[in-house]
Amino acid sequence: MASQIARSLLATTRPTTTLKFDIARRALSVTATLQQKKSLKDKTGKNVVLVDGVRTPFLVSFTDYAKMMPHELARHSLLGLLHKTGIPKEVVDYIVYGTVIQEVKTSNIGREAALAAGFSDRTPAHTVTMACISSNQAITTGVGMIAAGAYDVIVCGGVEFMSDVPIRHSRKMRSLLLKLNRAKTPAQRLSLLASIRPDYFAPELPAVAEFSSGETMGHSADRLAAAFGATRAEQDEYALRSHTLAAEAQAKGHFTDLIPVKVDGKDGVVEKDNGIRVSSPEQLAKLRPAFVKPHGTVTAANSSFLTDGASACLIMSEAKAKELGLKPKAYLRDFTYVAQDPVDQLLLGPAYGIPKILEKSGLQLGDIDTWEIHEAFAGQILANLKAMDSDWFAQNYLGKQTKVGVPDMNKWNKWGGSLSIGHPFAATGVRLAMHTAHRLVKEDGQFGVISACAAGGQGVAMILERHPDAHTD
Ligand SMILES: CC(=O)SCCNC(=O)CCNC(=O)[C@H](O)C(C)(C)COP(=O)(O)OP(=O)(O)OC[C@H]1O[C@@H](n2cnc3c(N)ncnc32)[C@H](O)[C@@H]1OP(=O)(O)O
Repeated sequence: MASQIARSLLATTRPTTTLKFDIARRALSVTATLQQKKSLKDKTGKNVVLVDGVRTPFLVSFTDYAKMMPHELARHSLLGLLHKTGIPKEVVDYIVYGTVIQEVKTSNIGREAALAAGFSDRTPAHTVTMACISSNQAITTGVGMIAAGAYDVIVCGGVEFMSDVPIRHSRKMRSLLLKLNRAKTPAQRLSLLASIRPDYFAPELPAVAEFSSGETMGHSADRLAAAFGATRAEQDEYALRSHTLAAEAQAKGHFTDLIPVKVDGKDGVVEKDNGIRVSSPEQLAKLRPAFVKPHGTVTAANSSFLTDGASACLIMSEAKAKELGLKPKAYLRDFTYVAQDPVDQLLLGPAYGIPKILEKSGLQLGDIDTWEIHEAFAGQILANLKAMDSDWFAQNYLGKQTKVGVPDMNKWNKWGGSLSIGHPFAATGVRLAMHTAHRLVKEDGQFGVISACAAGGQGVAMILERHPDAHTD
C-alpha cells in the first residue's frame, strides 16, 4: 500500500515550496471566511468541562529526573493540579491515569501515584494504556464516567518514564528461574543451574516498536515519509519550525501548565522543558539517519526524543464546577478514536481522525481556531498533511470524493509540539488539551482540535470549545 500511495502522490503532490505557499494562501482564504460560530451541542447531558490541567516540565530522558520512579513524577502532577485548582482532595471522585511502558512494581500507577500524593484510600484510581494517546484515553474515560452519571469530578492524566524501563531476563532464563523457585531439593537446584548456557544471559530490552510487525516507530515513520514524498529538507524545516515556535512560547511564558518539580538530592527545582533546541538548517542537514541507514531521512532532530514527564487535568460536569466556584477553561465537546493497519498506516491517525471528528460535529476546517497535533516525527506530520491534501487518499482510504484539505498552518502547533517540547508518551494528551484551552483564550478562538497517532495503528481526535469563563493564567 505504501508504494501505491507513493506512486499516486508523486503524481498529485507538489514540491515542498509550492506546498508551503499553497498552505499560506489557503490560510488567508480560511481566515477571510471565518464567521461568528454557534456553540456545539452537548452530547453527554452533563456539559463536561476541562477545569484546568498541569504538567511537570518534560525532560530529555536520563537527565534530571533519571533517579526518580514514575509514580513519583505522577504524584507531582497530581499535587500540582490540586495546588493550581485549589480543590480539596476529597472532592475528587475518581482518578484515571495513563502509562505506556509500565514500571512492574506499580502496575496500577494511577492508584500508587494517588496514594503517594495523599489522596484518600477511598478514592478509586485505575490505569489506562493506549500507547501515545493514553492520557487522551484517560480524559475520554473520565468523560464517559461523568456522562454515565457514575461520578462528577475526575482527575485524568498520564506519565511516562523512559529513564528506567523494565529490562527482562531472556525467556530461557525466566523459565529456569521460575523452575528454580519451585525446585524441592538441592540436587534439583544444582541440575537446573548446570543447564544455564551463555545465551540465557542476553537481556530483553523493550523497544519503541510495533509488536505485530517488530518495526520501530522511527523505521515506520521513515517508510511513511518516503511513501508520501516528504523529503529530508522538508522534515528538517518542519522540525526547526517546531523548536523555534516552542522556544518563542517558552520565552513568552505561554507554558502556564508547567508546575515546578523538586528532585530529591538536587539543588533547586526543575521549572522548564529541557529538549527545546533551535539549530541551524546546516546543523540539522549534517545529522545521519537514526533508523533506516544509510539512506533514511528520519534523524534524531526531526524525531520526538525519549522523554520523562507527567501530566494531570481536572474534568467535571459544568454544574459541579459552578457549585464549586471554579472557572472552567473549555468544554470537552466530542472525540473519536480511529484504527488502521499498523504496518503501512501506523502513524496516520490524524489523517483519519480529523475528518471523522469534523464530520461528526458538523464543523469545517475553517471553523477550527487552534490545532494541537502530536508530532511523533516531522515526516509523520508531513505525511498526514499530504494525505489530507490528496483526493486520491480521500477516495481510496476515507470513502470521500474529494480531499479533506490542509488546516491553516498559522493555527497549527503555534507553541511547538512533541518534536521540541518532548513526548512522554502517556502524558502528551493532557499537554495537547491544555495548550488548546490556553491558546483558545490567548488567540481569542472558539474551537480547538487535538489529534494524535499511536502505536497499534490507532489515533484520536478531540474537539474542545472555549468556555465563557475561560481565563488566562
Ligand atoms: C505515536 C508516536 O508518538 S511514535 C513516536 C515514539 N517515539 C519514538 O519512537 C522516539 C524516537 N526517538 C528516539 O528513539 C531517539 O530520540 C533517537 C533514536 C531518534 C535519537 O536518539 P539518540 O541517538 O540517543 O539521540 P541524541 O540526543 O544522542 O542525538 C543524536 C545526535 O543528534 C544531535 N541532535 C539531536 N537533536 C538535535 C537538534 N534538535 N538539533 C541539532 N542536533 C540535534 C545530537 O546532538 C547528537 O549529535 P552527536 O551525535 O554529534 O552528539
